[in-house]
Amino acid sequence: MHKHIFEAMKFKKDSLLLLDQTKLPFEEVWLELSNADMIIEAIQNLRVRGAPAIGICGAFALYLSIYNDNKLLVDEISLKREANRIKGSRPTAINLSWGVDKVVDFVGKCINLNEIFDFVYSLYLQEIEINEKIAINGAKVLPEGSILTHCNTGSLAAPGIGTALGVIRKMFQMRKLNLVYVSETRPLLQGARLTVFELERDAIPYKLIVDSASGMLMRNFMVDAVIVGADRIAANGDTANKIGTFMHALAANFYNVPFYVAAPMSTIDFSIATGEEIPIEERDKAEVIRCMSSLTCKDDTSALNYAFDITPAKFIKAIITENGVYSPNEILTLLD
Ligand SMILES: CSC[C@@H](O)[C@@H](O)C(=O)COP(=O)(O)O
Repeated sequence: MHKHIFEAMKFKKDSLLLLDQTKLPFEEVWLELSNADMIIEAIQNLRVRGAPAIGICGAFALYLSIYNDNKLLVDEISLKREANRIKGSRPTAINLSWGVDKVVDFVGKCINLNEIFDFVYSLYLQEIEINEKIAINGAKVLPEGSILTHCNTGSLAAPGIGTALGVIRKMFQMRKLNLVYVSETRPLLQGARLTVFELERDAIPYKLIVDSASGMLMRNFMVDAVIVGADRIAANGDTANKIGTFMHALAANFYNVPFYVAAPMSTIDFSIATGEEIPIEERDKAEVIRCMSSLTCKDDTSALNYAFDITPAKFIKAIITENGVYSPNEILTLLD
């Protein structure tokens, strides 16, 4: 196994063991989820999050539905209805549909339950390999120095070493990394809670910053590159990622700091032309008016909570995938 593998999910024949990310970094609580409803709840409440991770969990949710009701093996309409229910749990990350659809296709060819389990597990193992390749490709092209990242794109968000955080880990191994600036990622603090948790484990030097500090840091020449993950990449290279990503990209563009996106090929949605068509999840206002369950304002405060934003392709220097490093305008040419 690879050095940095930290497993946040484990697969049993009758359940998924999941590290509850809402409790990190204060407590390491493992959940045992034995049906699709429980996995949907975990996805919706961000107990598991990050596009590749929810893709695998979605695939496993459909396996569990089949395990709990063998009728789904032979009833295509019910199988597709169940698949759509799971896919609907969060709208923005295309990887969720990707993972569920892989299982639907496989069931079209094979109705042996053990083989379906093995298939889902093989998707998980493949993701580990894919992320290793992304890390190698990314670490070659990023400049040496200090890197700013947003949200969490590590082992908690993607099997193996992660996507953007995998690149950062590889840069650290190659001694190309000075420091990681981790933006805290309001409202749910994936940066402060989860990315810091992962960097601490690997003893990688970092500084936590508030999200709004990135422009100031870039102005002071403290950031040599920005790297983030993606939830969905349109055919023109426009990229949906955690809310706040676009603001970092704007600042990076203004100060000529290269801005990179790292994601598996499965995050590219060739069926849509531009970022305009990417569905953006809107979440409960309760997340905005609180910080870690404490109210930060009066509880009747009106609030708006978009979970993702779109970074236009023109602000992205390159998209780093397992197959290679591409300028956003090359993405469409990758469709085979
Ligand atoms: C490798 S994870 C890539 C993205 O999914 C990640 O950057 C992100 O935006 C996650 O959002 P989240 O709401 O925490 O699921």
